[in-house]
Amino acid sequence: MSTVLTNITKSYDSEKNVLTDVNAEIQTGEFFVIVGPSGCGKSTLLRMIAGLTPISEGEIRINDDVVNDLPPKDRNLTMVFQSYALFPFLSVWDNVAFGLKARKNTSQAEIEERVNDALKMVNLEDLKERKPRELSGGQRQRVALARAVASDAKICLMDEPLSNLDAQLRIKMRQEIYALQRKLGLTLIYVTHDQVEAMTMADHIMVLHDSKVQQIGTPAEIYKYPANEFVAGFFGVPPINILPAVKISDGRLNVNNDFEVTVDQQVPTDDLKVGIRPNELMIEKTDELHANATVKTIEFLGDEKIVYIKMSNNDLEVAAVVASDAEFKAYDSIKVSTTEKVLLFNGDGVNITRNAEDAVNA
Ligand SMILES: Nc1ncnc2c1ncn2[C@@H]1O[C@H](COP(=O)(O)OP(=O)(O)OP(=O)(O)O)[C@@H](O)[C@H]1O
Repeated sequence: MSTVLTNITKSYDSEKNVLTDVNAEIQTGEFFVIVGPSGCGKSTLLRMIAGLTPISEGEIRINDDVVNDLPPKDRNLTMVFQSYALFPFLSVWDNVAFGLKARKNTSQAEIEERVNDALKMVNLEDLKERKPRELSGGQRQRVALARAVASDAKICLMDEPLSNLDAQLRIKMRQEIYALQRKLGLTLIYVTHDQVEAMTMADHIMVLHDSKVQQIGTPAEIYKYPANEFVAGFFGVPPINILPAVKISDGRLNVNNDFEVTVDQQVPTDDLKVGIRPNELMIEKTDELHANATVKTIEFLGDEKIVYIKMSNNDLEVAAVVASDAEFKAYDSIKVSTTEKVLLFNGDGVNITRNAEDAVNA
């Protein structure tokens, strides 16, 4: 039981593909997140799974049936949109019941039971008589969720369902959606541009960019073994530092013409880049003579500080995360170095760190 995408390609006009050769297998009961920057084709892919947008090439199978030509209503799925898509003139209860009533093959008693259960699950029993305009954004979002829950569809598609909410409510709703998905064993395919949402909720993440799938993996795989420079840079705040490097000998690199690092592998001679996560970049105050960088600005985050740094020899900017009691201030002369936990990328941005390839292709 799964949703299988095979060589899905989409172009709206003949000029350029919005998506090229997308392949994925989404297991029943998993939380699958599609993530990528604005315009990369996330919504298009979701709408193709839903049957709202035709695919140009390829095949979509749901539980072994090719659904390419099936209309949305026959695909046994529900959708939750960013805009909630609630009927303004219907009560909360009727909004949740709408899909069930439209199907006509559900008895009144069953509709009542499902709707009441769904409203209980999202804590909206007390507000069931209200109209959508009498609800907060979070409550409206919960009505949309209740509708998906009540429908009993096996697959639920969500397109940026939390993007209209303020930061605190977003975190709360994130936890609620996650809990509901687990409790109901829903197959949830969830689109977001927010890497934190992807990391915190997904069983598997698909990263889209440049009309192609960059990587599919668990959150840990994607973070530890990013397939390429793009994926490495997309996850993590502040983003990973990417610096040019030159081979000194096998196992030894000079980074940014500034400092050296030992790596446990053979490396190509040219066109190398090193990726250093901000918590692996080491900085210490020094006198001007021994400095290779200058502190630009500092952001205080409570337990930690982010120190933004300008490298002296080429003005590249990097970031380091340090303990909040570490004493750095703007214009300090510092020496930058790194732990050995670095990622290596070739000239094409492909991750060539030892073990990365196995992990990425696993
Ligand atoms: N109906 C359409 N006709 C023509 N082009 C379209 C249509 N819908 C989307 N596009 C284009 O296809 C590309 C992908 O759009 P899509 O909405 O799938 O991206 P997205 O990743 O969901 O973006 P966002 O995060 O901004 O919502 C964009 O360049 C968009 O302009």
